[in-house]
Amino acid sequence: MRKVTKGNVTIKLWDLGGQRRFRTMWERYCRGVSAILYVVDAADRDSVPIARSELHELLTKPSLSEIPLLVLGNKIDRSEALTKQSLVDQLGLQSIKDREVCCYMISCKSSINIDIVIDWLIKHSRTAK
Ligand SMILES: Nc1nc2c(ncn2[C@@H]2O[C@H](COP(=O)(O)OP(=O)(O)OP(=O)(O)O)[C@@H](O)[C@H]2O)c(=O)[nH]1
Repeated sequence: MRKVTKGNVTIKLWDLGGQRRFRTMWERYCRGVSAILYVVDAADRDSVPIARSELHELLTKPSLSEIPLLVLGNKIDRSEALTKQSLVDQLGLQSIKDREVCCYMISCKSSINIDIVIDWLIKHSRTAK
């Protein structure tokens, strides 16, 4: 677990492994959270169909209903990265109707759009409710 503090808000983050053997744990860790962040490698186009099916499978869990979802398309510093529209389309985000869904394109490496991610998290933190 990691903590990020901005102003008087402290956010607790659990970084879950993306590899296949960790995916069965996702639901357990997501129960009761204020928001789910789903980070996709936007430059690895071949992995997007799997990311799509795993995301939609996760969202079928009744325990996770209505938890807001923030999808992050990472690695936009790379020329092969998908556009936001392509990522939204290929992940089928428009079909998610049972919760708030947002998507940002980011680069952890180049620190692009990290500030708006933090702002989104603060807005969706428990204390903000
Ligand atoms: N070009 C680029 N590389 C990145 C960026 N963010 C992470 N990486 C690289 O991507 C690789 C994987 O990063 P990790 O943080 O281990 O990925 P992860 O998604 O946490 O891995 P798992 O949780 O095990 O699936 C590392 O080599 C990072 O340096 C980015 O924004 N741009």
